[in-house]
Amino acid sequence: MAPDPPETEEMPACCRDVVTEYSKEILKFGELLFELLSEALGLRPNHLNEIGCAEGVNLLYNYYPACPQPEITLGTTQHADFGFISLLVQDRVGGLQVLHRDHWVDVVPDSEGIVVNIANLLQVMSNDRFTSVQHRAVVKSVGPRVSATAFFGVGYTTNPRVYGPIEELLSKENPPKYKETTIQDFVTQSYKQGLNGVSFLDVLKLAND
Ligand SMILES: O=C(O)CCC(=O)C(=O)O
Ligand SMILES: [Fe+2]
Repeated sequence: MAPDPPETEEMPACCRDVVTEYSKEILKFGELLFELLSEALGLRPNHLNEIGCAEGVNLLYNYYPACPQPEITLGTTQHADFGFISLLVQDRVGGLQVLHRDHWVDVVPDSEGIVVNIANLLQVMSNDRFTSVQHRAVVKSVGPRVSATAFFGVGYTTNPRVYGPIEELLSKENPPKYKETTIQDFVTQSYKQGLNGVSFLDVLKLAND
């Protein structure tokens, strides 16, 4: 949806207005979050926005039908998202789980809440100060279930910038743990690895770590 939104007629008429408005609002919210995340890293509030973190957003909608055998079925397999951050809303059915200390924990649906997930490229940029979250979606015998995610940084492949551990965060005691990459390379390679394969984070890891 940003920086190159689809033509109006490319979107189904029933949802184009709401999707367009949602993407505008979620971009604004993303900018605010990147200010807070910059401050959390000890950087100037504008740092992450100035390097384009809120310039590109991709919206993805998941539809999970009710499943007759949920105990042997997964909706979305374990993964961490690829870009900077992902903002997720889910309906009342629920199904999102995050991996916490080797246990899968339900993220209880909250109609007024937005789940903020740290994604892999922000882990690289923060030199592991932030850790991307492993998550998955289970299916249920009730449904269908719908979730909607705004991925910041994914799909924004025309951005020529190179991203790596942010210089201001590095020191002799905290040397870079990852090589630099473009979003294009990072996302293309991450898709190639697949959701359950070797994370592209491991490919970017510097040998001296
Ligand atoms: O459906 C969900 O709750 C999770 C979806 C997800 O992880 C994703 O789209 O990346
Ligand atoms: Fe995800």
